[in-house]
Amino acid sequence: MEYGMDGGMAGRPLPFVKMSGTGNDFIIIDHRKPLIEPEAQSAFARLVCRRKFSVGADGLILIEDSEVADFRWQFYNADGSLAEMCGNGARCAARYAYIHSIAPARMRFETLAGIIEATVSDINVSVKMTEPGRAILHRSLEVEDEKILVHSIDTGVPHAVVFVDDIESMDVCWLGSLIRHHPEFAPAGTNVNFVHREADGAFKVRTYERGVEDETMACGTGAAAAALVSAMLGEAESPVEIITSGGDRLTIVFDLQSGNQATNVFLKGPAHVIYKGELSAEALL
Ligand SMILES: N[C@@H](CCC[C@H](N)C(=O)O)C(=O)O
Repeated sequence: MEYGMDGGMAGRPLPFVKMSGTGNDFIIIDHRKPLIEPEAQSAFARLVCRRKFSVGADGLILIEDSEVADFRWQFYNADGSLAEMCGNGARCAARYAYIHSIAPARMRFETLAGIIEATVSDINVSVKMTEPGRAILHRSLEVEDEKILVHSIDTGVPHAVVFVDDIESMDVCWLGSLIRHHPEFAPAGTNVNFVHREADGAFKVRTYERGVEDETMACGTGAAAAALVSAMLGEAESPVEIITSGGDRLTIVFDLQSGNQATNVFLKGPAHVIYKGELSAEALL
């Protein structure tokens, strides 16, 4: 694959950092000096996110210069689709930008969903999410001849929330994919979060992610969707602790106004640097 913008980069190793936000993993590239042609970025994301054949990740993040904030990003899902927002990716990008002196500890960056504010404190990152859309609660969907109660809300990207009893043994990929492709959510589709309240008051969330087309180990916007819907249904109050598929914890802090409008939504949790590397030229063939 030719990725060079200036002809001179093509065929040379391409530096990247692999990061993990509670098991949601990303390849992050400093793209302030553009390296990958815009029309090649989707295919590049598919190539490098492919597990076992390349670095492997849930998404690719390109960090670019911004005229209105500390930086902007391009966020690609593993299938090469562009996503408006990613909560765990935002926490990783913020820590990356801080470590690489691209932004101060309190920063703002541009996403397709709007400006995200983030604060980095050691390995912990808090991001202020964009204002969520209006939730649609109690929608009864027919899935494989059964009625399923589905709630939905946009927390930067679209999310469906389904409360389940047996979260550990359910088939997240089978049911998640059916809801993700349900005509009710066409044409954009939706991420799907299965939620169960644990004995300690925290909520276990397993997410089928659009654009990864699989269960991921965590989803930040999904955790926010689960927390907000739980609060709107009277099942939770801010702050809400979310236990991810990978077993880590995320905290969601928010205000809930009358009429179920959520504001000041913060997603908090760790963002780890896993390793730094260089994509070899042959990795891109
Ligand atoms: N993992 C993310 C969400 C990424 C975008 C999503 N796959 C979509 O296309 O809607 C998160 O942590 O929020």
